[in-house]
Amino acid sequence: MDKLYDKLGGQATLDKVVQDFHKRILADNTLQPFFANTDMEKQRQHQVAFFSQIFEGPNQYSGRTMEKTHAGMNLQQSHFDAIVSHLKESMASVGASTEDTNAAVARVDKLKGAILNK
Ligand code: HEM
Repeated sequence: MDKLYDKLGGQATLDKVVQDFHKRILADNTLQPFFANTDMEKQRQHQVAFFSQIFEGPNQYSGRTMEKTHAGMNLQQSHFDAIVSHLKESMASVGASTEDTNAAVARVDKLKGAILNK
């Protein structure tokens, strides 16, 4: 049981995390405009699949690469930090431990260069 995906509680927990995560993103005026034309149901499914993959769960992500997805959005460090802070809150909302939350954030942080296209 040392895969992060399993420690967190698998698909059921990730579903809850992403639901809460998207609620927080859409309630944040600095982030919401980026998602104005996004199909949030599709986004929800892709985000769950993506997290599952980077947290060592099933490889079921079929969306675009982080570089392609976020290209042309002119994303800044502040956007990235805001998203990460919402993710931390969402993980806390499902009772994830600090250790697991930090492990998840470390994985997301590795993608920063690709997401900010820098
Ligand atoms: C924590 C880092 C992030 C991760 C792990 C992440 C992950 C993803 C994933 C997996 C998708 C789906 C791609 C697809 O469906 O092909 C996506 C789409 C998207 N992301 Fe991110 N993202 C991150 C940060 C951000 C930030 C900081 C913003 C803007 C504030 C952002 C804005 C978007 C938007 C607008 C879409 C939808 C694009 C569309 O509708 O075509 N993301 N992201």
